[in-house]
Amino acid sequence: MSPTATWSYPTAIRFGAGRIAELPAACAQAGITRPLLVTDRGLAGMEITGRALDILEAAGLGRAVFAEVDPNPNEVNLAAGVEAYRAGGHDGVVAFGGGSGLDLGKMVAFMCGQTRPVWDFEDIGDWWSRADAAAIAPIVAVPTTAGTGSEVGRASVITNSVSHVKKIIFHPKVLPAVVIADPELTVGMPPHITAGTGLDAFAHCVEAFSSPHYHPMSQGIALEGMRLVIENLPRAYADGADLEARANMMSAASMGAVAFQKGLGAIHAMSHPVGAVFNTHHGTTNAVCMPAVLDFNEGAIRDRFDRAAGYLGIEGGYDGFRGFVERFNAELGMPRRLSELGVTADRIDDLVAMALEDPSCGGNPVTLDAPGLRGLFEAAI
Ligand SMILES: NC(=O)c1ccc[n+]([C@@H]2O[C@H](COP(=O)([O-])OP(=O)(O)OC[C@H]3O[C@@H](n4cnc5c(N)ncnc54)[C@H](O)[C@@H]3O)[C@@H](O)[C@H]2O)c1
Ligand SMILES: [Fe+2]
Repeated sequence: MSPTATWSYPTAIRFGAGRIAELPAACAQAGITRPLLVTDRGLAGMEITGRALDILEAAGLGRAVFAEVDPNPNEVNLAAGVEAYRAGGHDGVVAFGGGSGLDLGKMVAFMCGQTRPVWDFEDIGDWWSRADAAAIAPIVAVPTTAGTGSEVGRASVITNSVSHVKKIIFHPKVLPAVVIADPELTVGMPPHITAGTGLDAFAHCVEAFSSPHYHPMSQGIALEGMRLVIENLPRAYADGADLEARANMMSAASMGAVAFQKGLGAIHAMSHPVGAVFNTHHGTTNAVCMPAVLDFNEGAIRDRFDRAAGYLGIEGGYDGFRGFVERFNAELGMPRRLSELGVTADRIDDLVAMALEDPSCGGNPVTLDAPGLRGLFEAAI
């Protein structure tokens, strides 16, 4: 059975199968009367997107859509989206998609009223306080994958198409006003995307749980998020129409993103440069990096995973968990090495330099330096 609930943590979430029908009500709740639906190129032609546009149109909200969004979206996509938003006289964004559509939709809402370049708002200080927060358009977020949790996050990941660096753009008001989390929208995801996105949620939970920062609420959420992924991702992978597994994965994705307010770590510090340079899928890249990062962090995380393993139904404490991760990746069709995703060792110097600059470095339980990161990339490639 697929559960239904209405939550307001961390933002208003209308959760449950079929609740995409409430899109007009969600727009009204957010104060949007002329929405621009932002999604990626692939989703633009899919039935679920047509369904969402039909629902908007039937409610008199039009069916305006912007879909020039690439996987790992960049500032060129963003500029075109802002232009479409302004030209259409819109007053809010429906961010619709996986992390790519959600992140770019959130950034269109953010940038439509700004005069400064988007790169000024990177998550490395308090630059965001200079933004004219009142100019940020309201956002309704509708995830169609269960992975990034971007629907409950205040950041977007945008790739700089010139420098090939992934930048995390942060502003507190980029948190969507309303989320529709409808697991039916994820039923058509093919198994390899189900696995890759689901393992992004898993990586968020594992890294948040490993991070040394004090945040017991996130710790609890991360632990339960891991359990939901372990028990439901193989089911969703094997049978995409298993709505209960899809619903639990959708919860786990949002939980991962709430949990990583506590911090991310080396998995994401590695995965961001790899994705930016080689255009690999984010969650898949994380999954391949995870075993090497667990080994690297072992001394700092052994105790907490000794405790967690029992709750997760894994025997043997940390060692049992470490072995499980490799089997889990294999069961879900993940490659064992980054080279299988097209990553080549000749770029290791660049990857190390970029990883050192990534804000995720700060949450890793073992301090990351250039030799440490080089070793990690050598182990993963
Ligand atoms: N903002 C954040 O906090 C955050 C966190 C993690 C990752 N990210 C970013 O999110 C992006 C990755 O997002 P993703 O993993 O969701 O992948 P994605 O959004 O790039 O989507 C992957 C593919 O799946 C397709 N797709 C999406 N929903 C579908 C559905 N229901 N049925 C069939 N196909 C579907 C898309 O068209 C696309 O081709 C990266 O850019 C990553 O950097 C952001
Ligand atoms: Fe991620």
